[in-house]
Amino acid sequence: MRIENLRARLRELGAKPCHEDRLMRAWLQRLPLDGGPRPQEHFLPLALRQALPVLTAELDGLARLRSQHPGEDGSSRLLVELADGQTVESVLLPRDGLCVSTQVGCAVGCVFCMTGKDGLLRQLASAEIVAQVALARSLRRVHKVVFMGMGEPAHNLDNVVEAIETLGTDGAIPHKNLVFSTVGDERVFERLPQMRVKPALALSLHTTRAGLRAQLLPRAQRIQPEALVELGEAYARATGYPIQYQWTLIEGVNDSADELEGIVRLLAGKYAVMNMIPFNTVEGLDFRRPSWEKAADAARWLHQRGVLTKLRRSAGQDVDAGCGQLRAREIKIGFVARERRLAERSAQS
Ligand SMILES: C[S@@+](CC[C@H](N)C(=O)[O-])C[C@H]1O[C@@H](n2cnc3c(N)ncnc32)[C@H](O)[C@@H]1O
Ligand code: SF4
Repeated sequence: MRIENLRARLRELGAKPCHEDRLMRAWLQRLPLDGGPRPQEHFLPLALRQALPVLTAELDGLARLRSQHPGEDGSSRLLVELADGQTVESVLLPRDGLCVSTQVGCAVGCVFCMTGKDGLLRQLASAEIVAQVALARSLRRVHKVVFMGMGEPAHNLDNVVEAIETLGTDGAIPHKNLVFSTVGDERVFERLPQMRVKPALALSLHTTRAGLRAQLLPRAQRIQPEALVELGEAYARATGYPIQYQWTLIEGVNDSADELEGIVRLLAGKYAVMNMIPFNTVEGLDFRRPSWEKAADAARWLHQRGVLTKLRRSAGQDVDAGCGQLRAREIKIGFVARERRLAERSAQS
């Protein structure tokens, strides 16, 4: 369901803009509809009031909690079931953050990412994206939303833009606390500056070498790293807050002295923060995670040369932290259980 379709339905039931806003705020901020100065029977049109139970059930069904996996660091990974039975992951992050998914699967196919392994299965509609926030708020306070779960937001731009504008208004999330994470795409740099609610931007760079980037991110748009940084810098200057660069640090792949010098060449003096995240092991992939000490040395070296660098752990390190792993594990368990049932049945017959 697109948010614009939901709003059109409310209007068909007689909602005026003030009714629409009140219902959207009640859904996304989990406010009681009876909580305001005017009870709903004095406020909402009758047709709308009568349709509310069906509407509420439909909204609740957009994103349901299938399972929750708390980590030792205060984060908690959520496996979320969509109305058609597909699943995506959201992560409750420490300090009131939430990481949401924008697609089931992903077409970019980054070689180190579990989500990209099976390609794109389907887009999430804008209402399904914001429903992850409504669901998370039923569990905990949410004051920041990062679009860093499953999927590439640039490949589902209309829905992600609609979700951001809704969260930044009816969802009461400050615009700098909405973080659009992308491998980079020209459409993003055209669209984001025009948005009513301008999110912060995270660019997944991973290497300063165009050839290696094409290997690591096979179906990302081919933009030279220098050009990507220029586009990022222009957005940072226009919006007045820094770009976050994401660097999944993989031993022997993008942790060489050459790469670190490349980062200094590209980012020293830029309005930017470099987030280094040691690779999370993904079953079936041969990549190695560098030691924490080596990663900390790299971060310190960059910092001393004018690149503001933060070394970060993925949230929920102890619970399938790599994005897409929880979903993949659940699918594998379901597959093994189904195979076992079939084997038992054929043994009985
Ligand atoms: C899952 S992506 C979603 C947002 C968008 N598609 C992107 O790539 O920026 C968010 C971040 O997770 C990182 N990531 C994916 N797989 C990872 C892994 N196995 N270990 C560490 N980080 C990983 C990506 O590099 C990216 O920076
Ligand atoms: S890292 Fe991001 S772009 Fe790459 S496959 Fe995973 S979700 Fe897609």
